Amino acid sequence: MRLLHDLEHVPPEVLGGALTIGNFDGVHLGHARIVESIRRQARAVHGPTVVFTFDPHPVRLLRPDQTPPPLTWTRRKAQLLAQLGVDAMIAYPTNRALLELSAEAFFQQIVVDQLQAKAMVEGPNFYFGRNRQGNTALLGQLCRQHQMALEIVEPMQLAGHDEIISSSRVRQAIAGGDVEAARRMLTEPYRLRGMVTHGAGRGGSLGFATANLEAIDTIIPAHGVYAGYVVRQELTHAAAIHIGPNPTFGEGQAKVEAHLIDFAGSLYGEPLELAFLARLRDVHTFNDVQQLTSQIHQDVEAVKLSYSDWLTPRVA
Ligand SMILES: Cc1cc2nc3c(=O)[nH]c(=O)nc-3n(C[C@H](O)[C@H](O)[C@H](O)COP(=O)(O)O)c2cc1C
Ligand SMILES: Nc1ncnc2c1ncn2[C@@H]1O[C@H](COP(=O)(O)OP(=O)(O)O)[C@@H](O)[C@H]1O
Repeated sequence: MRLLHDLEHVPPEVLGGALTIGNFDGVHLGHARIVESIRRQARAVHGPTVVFTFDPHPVRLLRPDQTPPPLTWTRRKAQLLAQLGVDAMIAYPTNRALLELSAEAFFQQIVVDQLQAKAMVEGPNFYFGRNRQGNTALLGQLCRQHQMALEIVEPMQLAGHDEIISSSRVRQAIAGGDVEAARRMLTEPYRLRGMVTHGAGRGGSLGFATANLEAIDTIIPAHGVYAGYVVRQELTHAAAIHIGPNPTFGEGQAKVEAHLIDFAGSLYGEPLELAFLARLRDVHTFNDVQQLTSQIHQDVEAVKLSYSDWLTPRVA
């Protein structure tokens, strides 16, 4: 997979392919359906499968105060798309000049001149150009003029639900702590990343050292205790995750902490990724430390179950 940050020197293997334009935040099952279609179109035109995204999302430039944190950072998005078989992702640095282009000019410059796309795939609610003036009807006309195929893919619904899968629905689920619902919509369990910093220095003496994360740049699940895993140096470790304050110790400041099961060693200063499999419980104020540690022992057992469940289909 090639990850490009501009369209100045597009390598020849990225030209002449099947293209989709969108934000692809989170990479959910609706995105996966679009990718399936572009892969089919790419085979038909004997070209690459190309995803064009804006980095950051245009709303971040236009209405910064109304922008929720994203679900994915750029490299993670590229990694998830690569797993679906995408050949190239363009993370185009969003700028005013680009957002000011008319729909026709955007199509001509980006789609025709710079990427030389031969086919396109979008969802029915795709808009492009200044003030979102271009819709799929206009896109259809422009594609016909350039002898390009256009496929409009119906949005994906979860089995038994009317609502369509969308990045904002996934964000809501995570913000509300329902990481399992997020998991059903995403192509992989939700992950955040951060740097390991110093906490109160208490975890080790409780028997549960926790890596405390800071500088998290995507959405943080609601306060609670979760089953998940840590990704460190490309390996996964089952982890009991605590998000919120430490009321048992009278500490009100919310933290994101992970205890890596069956791991010992220093993690300070390292970047870690935390993946969320299931929500276990709310944060409680325990009467004493012994009650807290016996509850954490139970949490760890629940994490082991979730983690081995998650591992099983991968081994098979
Ligand atoms: C799985 C797990 C569950 C936890 N649950 C609670 C809880 O319900 N209430 C609480 O006060 N602290 C809870 N904690 C947080 C501990 O209080 C915290 O990890 C400990 O005080 C160490 O803090 P430190 O890393 O800043 O040293 C939990 C920690 C873990 C790893
Ligand atoms: N199994 C483990 N899970 C998490 N951190 C661990 C583990 N083993 C050792 N560590 C190290 O211990 C540190 C946490 O210890 P802790 O006593 O909780 O201190 P702090 O309050 O600074 O987080 C982590 O940042 C990491 O460097």
